[in-house]
Amino acid sequence: MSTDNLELLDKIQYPEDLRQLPVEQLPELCAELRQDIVKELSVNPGHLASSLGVVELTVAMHYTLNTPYDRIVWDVGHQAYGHKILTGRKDQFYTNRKLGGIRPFPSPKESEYDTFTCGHASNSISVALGMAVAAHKNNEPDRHVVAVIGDGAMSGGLAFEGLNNVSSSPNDLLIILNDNDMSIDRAVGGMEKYLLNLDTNATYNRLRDRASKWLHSKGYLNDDRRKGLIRLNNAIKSALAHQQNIFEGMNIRYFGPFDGNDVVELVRILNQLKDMRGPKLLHLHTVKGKGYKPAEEAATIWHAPGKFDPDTGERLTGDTSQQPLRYQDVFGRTLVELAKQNPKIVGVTPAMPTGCSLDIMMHEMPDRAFDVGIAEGHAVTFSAGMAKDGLLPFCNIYSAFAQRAYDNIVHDAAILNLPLVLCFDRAGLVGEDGATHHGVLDIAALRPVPNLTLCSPMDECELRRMMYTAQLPDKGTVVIRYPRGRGVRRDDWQCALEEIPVGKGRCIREGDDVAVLSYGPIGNDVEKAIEQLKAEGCTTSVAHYDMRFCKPLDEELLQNIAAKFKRIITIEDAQRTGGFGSAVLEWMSDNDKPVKVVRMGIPDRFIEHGTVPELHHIAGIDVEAIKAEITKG
Ligand SMILES: Cc1ncc(C[n+]2csc(CCOP(=O)(O)OP(=O)(O)O)c2C)c(N)n1
Ligand SMILES: CC(=O)[C@@H](O)[C@H](O)COP(=O)(O)O
Ligand SMILES: [Mg+2]
Repeated sequence: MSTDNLELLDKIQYPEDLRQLPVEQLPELCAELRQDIVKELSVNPGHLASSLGVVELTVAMHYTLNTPYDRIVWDVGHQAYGHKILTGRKDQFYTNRKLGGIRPFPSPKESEYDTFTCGHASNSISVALGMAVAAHKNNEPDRHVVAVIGDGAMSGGLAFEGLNNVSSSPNDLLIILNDNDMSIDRAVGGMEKYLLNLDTNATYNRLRDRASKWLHSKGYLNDDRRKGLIRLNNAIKSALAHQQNIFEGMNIRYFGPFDGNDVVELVRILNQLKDMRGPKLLHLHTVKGKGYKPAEEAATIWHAPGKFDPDTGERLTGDTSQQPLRYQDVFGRTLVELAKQNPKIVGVTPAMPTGCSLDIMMHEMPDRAFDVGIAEGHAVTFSAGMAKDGLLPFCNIYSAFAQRAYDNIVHDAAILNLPLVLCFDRAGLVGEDGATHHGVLDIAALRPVPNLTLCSPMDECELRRMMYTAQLPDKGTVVIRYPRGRGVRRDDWQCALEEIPVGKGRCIREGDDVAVLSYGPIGNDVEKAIEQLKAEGCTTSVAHYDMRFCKPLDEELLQNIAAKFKRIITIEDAQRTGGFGSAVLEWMSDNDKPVKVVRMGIPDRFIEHGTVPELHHIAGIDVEAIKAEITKG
C-alpha cells in the first residue's frame, strides 16, 4: 500500500475545507483518508476495520451537513477515526489512544464535533432522538440530527427502545443504519436476518428509491410533502401487501438499502433526505474493512488488529508462545473442560465470543454456547431463565458492559439466588480503550446485592478453581472478576480442578508489622513490591493475604489479622469507594477492631486512556505505590 501522496487530505483540517471540494474529488479524498488510517494504525493500533468501512459515509456526512451545528451521533465510536481526522485532529491522530493523546472514542470533552459520549453500544438513537426533540423545542428547525448505528449495535435493547420512541414526539431525526453483516464477530439475531431480507427484496427497494427520486423532483421532500408521501407510501404498501417494513411500521420512513461505499451516491441521497421532515431511517450496506484486503477478508481479526505491516498485511504480534495464557483463554478452555463433565453447563456471551474466548466452546459444543448479540441485560436474564429450569449457565460479560445489566443481575438472578455464574472479563483498568471501558465499578455496584458471591482469582489456577467451585451444587449466583490480558503462569496454568471453600482467603506470606490484603491478580504486584523492598534492604515484615472473596468475606481470617496487626493495607484494581477495601473497613468497624485500614484503589474520578502500567501508576495502585504505602507505616 502506497502511503505518500495525500494531496487532497493535506488541504483539509476541518469540514469547511472539505466542503470546498467538488463532489467528483470525493472518491479520491476517500482513498487518501483510508490510506492515512491504515498507515497510522499500523504503528499505533486501534479499531481499524470499522473505520475503513465508513470512510465514504463520514466524508459524505461532513460534506452535506453543517457540522458541528448539525449533530452526528456515532454509535460506539470505534468507527469514527475518519471523523476525527476530518475534524481538526489530523495532526494529533498519531496520539490516538495514547496517554494524554486523543481519546479512543468521540467525546465532547475533546471536540465540538463529538456530540456525545461514545464507547458503549446502542445509545445513539436515544441520544440523537433527544437532540432532535431538543432542536424542535428550541425552535431550531434547521439543525439536522443524525444517528449512525451499526447492524451489531442495532441488536442492543437500548436501540430498540429508542426506535420504539422515535415517532412519539415531533422530530426530524435521521437514523443511518450502517449494515455490514458484522458485529466484532458475525452479527447475530432476528433483526440481522430481517435486514438481510430487506437487502434482497429488490422490488421493494427499487420502488422506494424511485419514490424518493420522484418526490424530490416534485419538491415534496423539502416542504409540504407529507400528503404526497403518505399517498405514495400507501400505494407502495398496497402494491406490496406482503412486505411489511418494521421501521415504516413504527412510523419511521425507510430508505434503502443503498451502497454506503459510494460517496457520490451518498452525497446525493443525504442531500435529498436531510431536509425531509419527520423521522427517517437510511439503510446503507457497507463492507467492514473496505479498501484494505486483509481487513475485508478477516474483519473479526482486523476489528482491532494491533500493529501490522501495511504493505503485506502481516500482523506484528511477536512470539507469544512463551508467554502465559490470557485469562480469557483460561476461561474458554476451562469452560469446555467443565462442560464435558457437567452436561448442564452452557455458555452465554453478549456479542463477544472472540473477546472472551467463548468461541472455543462454540466450536467444540455449538449447541451449548450462545451469542445473544449486544444485549448484556438479556444475556443475564436469558441465563437466569435457563438456570431456573435446570441448566447451569456461565454468562461472560466485560465488566464495563455489565453495567448495562445491573437490574437483571439483581432482579432476575440474585433474588432467586439462581445457579448462574457471571464471569466478568476485562475487570479493572483495561488500558487504551479508556474511561468508558475500564471495568472498575462492579465490586462497589454488586457488593450490596444480597445472595451474590463475589470472588476474584489471583492467577490462572485460581480462576479454574473458582469456575469449578461455582458450578458445584447450591452455590447460587457467583460473580468471578478477572482482568484483560495475560496471567502469570506459564506451563502450569492447568492445575487440578479443586473446590475452594466459599468465603475463604489464603495467606501468601506471613509477616509481623503490616498486613496487605489483596483482591484479584493485583496480589501479584503486592508480591513484587514485597520482594523488591526486601532486595532493597527494607526491614518491615510484611504479611500478604489473597482474600479471594469480597463477599462473603473470610471473617475468621479477618479476626486473626485484626488480632495481630495494628495497620493493614487493602488493594484492588477497582474504584476504591465502596469496593473490597471498604468491605474490610466496614467489617473492622462493625466488629470494633482498633485497626487502621489504608485502602488502595482507584480514586473517585474517571481514569482516561493509556497503557495499563501507566494507568495503574496514575491511579496509585502500581508496585511503586504499594511499596510507598508499606514503608509509610
Ligand atoms: C454495550 C456494549 N457491548 C459490547 C461492546 C463491544 N463492541 C464494540 S463494537 C462492537 C460491534 C459493533 O458492531 P456494529 O455496530 O455493527 O459496528 P461495526 O463494527 O460492524 O462497524 C461490539 C460488540 C460495546 N462497545 N458496548
Ligand atoms: C469498541 C469496543 O468496545 C471493543 O472493540 C473493545 O475495544 C474490545 O476490547 P478488547 O480489545 O479488550 O476485546
Ligand atoms: Mg456491523
